[in-house]
Amino acid sequence: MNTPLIEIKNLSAGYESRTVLRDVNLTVYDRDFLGIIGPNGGGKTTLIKCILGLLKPTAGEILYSDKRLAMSDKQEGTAQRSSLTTNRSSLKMGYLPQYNSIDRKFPITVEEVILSGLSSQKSLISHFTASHREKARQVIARMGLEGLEERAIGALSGGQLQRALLGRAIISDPELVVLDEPSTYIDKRFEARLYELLAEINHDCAIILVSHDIGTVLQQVKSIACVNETLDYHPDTGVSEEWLERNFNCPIELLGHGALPHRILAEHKHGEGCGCCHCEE
Ligand SMILES: Nc1ncnc2c1ncn2[C@@H]1O[C@H](COP(=O)(O)OP(=O)(O)OP(=O)(O)O)[C@@H](O)[C@H]1O
Repeated sequence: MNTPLIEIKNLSAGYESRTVLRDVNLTVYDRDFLGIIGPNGGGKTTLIKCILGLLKPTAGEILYSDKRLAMSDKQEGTAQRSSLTTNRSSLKMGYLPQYNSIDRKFPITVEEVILSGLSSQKSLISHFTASHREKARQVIARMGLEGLEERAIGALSGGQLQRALLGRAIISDPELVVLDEPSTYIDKRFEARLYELLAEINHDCAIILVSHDIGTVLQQVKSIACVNETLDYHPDTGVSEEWLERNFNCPIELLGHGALPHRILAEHKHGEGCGCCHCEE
C-alpha cells in the first residue's frame, strides 16, 4: 500500500471570506483505509469536497494518481515519471454523500440510483447496456436490496437508502471510495454487514471514511486523521486519549466495552471552544 493515490499539499479552503481548512497535508495510499474524525464543523466534509473537486481550494494543491502515465512509461521503457497529476478524472472515485444532503423526493428508483454510478461509462443519450444492468443486479444483491429494485427512493427506510447510495458509490469499481457518515440511519444488523463489505472492497480499493463514531472507526481503519481546521495524521490506529483530546479540544476517553470500544466524554464545561457533539445538540 505504498503507492500514493492522492497527495494533498498545503491546502486551505473555505466559504466566501471564511477559512475552514488551513495548511492541510495528507497522502492517501493505494488500498489505504483512512478514517477521518473530528469535532462538528471541523471541516471534514469540506476536505472531502475538495478531494472530489466539488470545492476549489483557496491555496495549495491536490494531486491524483494516473495509472495510465505509469503504464505508458513502463511500455515505452522510458524513465518513470511521477504518476501524480492535478487531473482529478485520472483517478476513479466513488462517493457516498452525507444522508441529509440527499433529495428524497427526487423520482428515481433503487436500480436507477445504483446504475447512475455508471453514468460516466456511457454517453448522455445512450441507454445502459445489458452488462451494466447485470452489474447493477449483482450490486443490489450485495447490498441486500433484492425485491426493492423498482421502489422509489422516497419510499425507502433511511438504512435502505444508505445501502442504495453505497451501491452507487462502488458499482464502477473505483480506486477510491469516499464515505461521509455511512452508518447514519443504518440499522445495527446492516452496520456489521457494512463494515464487512468495506473490508471486502478494501482488498482492491482505498477507502476514506468520515465518521463521528470514533470507537467503531478505530476498529475498522488502517490510518486515522483528525480534522479541526488543520489536519493531524496518525499512520495507524494506536491513538492515545491525549491525541484525541488535543485534536477535539475536548476531553475524550476510549473505553473497552464488549467487542466494541466506544467513547465517552469526561466531565467538562461545554461551550467556549469545545467541539464535542453534545455542544451541538
Ligand atoms: N456551503 C457552505 N457555505 C458556508 N459555510 C459552510 C458551507 N458548508 C459548510 N460550511 C461551514 O464550514 C464549517 C465546516 O463544515 P464541514 O461541513 O466541513 O464540517 P464537518 O467537520 O464535516 O462537520 P460535521 O461533523 O458537523 O458534519 C462549518 O462551520 C460549516 O458551517
